[in-house]
Amino acid sequence: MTQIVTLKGVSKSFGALTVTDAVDLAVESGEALGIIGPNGAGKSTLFNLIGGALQPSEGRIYWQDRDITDLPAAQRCRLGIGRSFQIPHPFVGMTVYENLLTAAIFGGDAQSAPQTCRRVLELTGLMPKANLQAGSLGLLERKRLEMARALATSPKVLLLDEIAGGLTEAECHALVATIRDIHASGMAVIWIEHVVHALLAVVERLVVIDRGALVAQGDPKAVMADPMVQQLYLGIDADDAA
Ligand SMILES: Nc1ncnc2c1ncn2[C@@H]1O[C@H](COP(=O)(O)OP(=O)(O)OP(=O)(O)O)[C@@H](O)[C@H]1O
Repeated sequence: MTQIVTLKGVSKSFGALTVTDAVDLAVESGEALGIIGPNGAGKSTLFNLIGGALQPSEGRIYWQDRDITDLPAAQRCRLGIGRSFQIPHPFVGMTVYENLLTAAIFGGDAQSAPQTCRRVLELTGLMPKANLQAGSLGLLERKRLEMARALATSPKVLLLDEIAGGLTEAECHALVATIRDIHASGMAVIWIEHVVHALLAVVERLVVIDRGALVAQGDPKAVMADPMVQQLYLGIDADDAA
């Protein structure tokens, strides 16, 4: 396996507030990595740094062996970093298909964009909705579209930010199946999620962020069983758990 995205000593501060604190993290190609942490821990900020929406205050970010710290978000997207946002913002006046076509062309592959869109519509279960206006979609379909727009850029690593939030149990189950299919196709997935059981059904490695710092990582079950993580994330004292 090769390292596809690597963060070395990455920090981000807004004035006196340190939101990302000296994070070292390497993601392997084809890996499924989960990220958890309390509200405001700095998880989305980490995605903003990887995707290029924010510049780190310190540290470097690499795509394979290439230093991409100074590369704008659009160029990172064309290298293969696809990102979905916590709050979906599709082009509401365009159809689902047109949203995907725009993303596929933005990803740099205009010639094969229609085939890419068909493949993504099938993969995400949105084919029956292809000609509907994005603004008419319900929450599950909007979340699927958000993921599909990132997929349409033909990424090698897909960043998913709280895609399961607000869904019913059955919707969540169906979404997990789709993300498993995406991962099984060979794509690396980095998934930030508060719905931990959904995350654990997919990821091979789990990272815990607290106050901007990476405080635990490893096998998901072992990480979740760590008393420090239970205390931090679930508010369970080791004494309560016993
Ligand atoms: N542009 C900004 N300017 C100032 N502070 C910011 C900015 N962006 C994020 N922050 C602060 O950084 C901290 C981390 O925010 P972030 O959204 O990364 O957390 P999170 O772990 O994703 O939270 P949640 O789980 O609630 O989505 C928060 O205190 C937030 O208010």
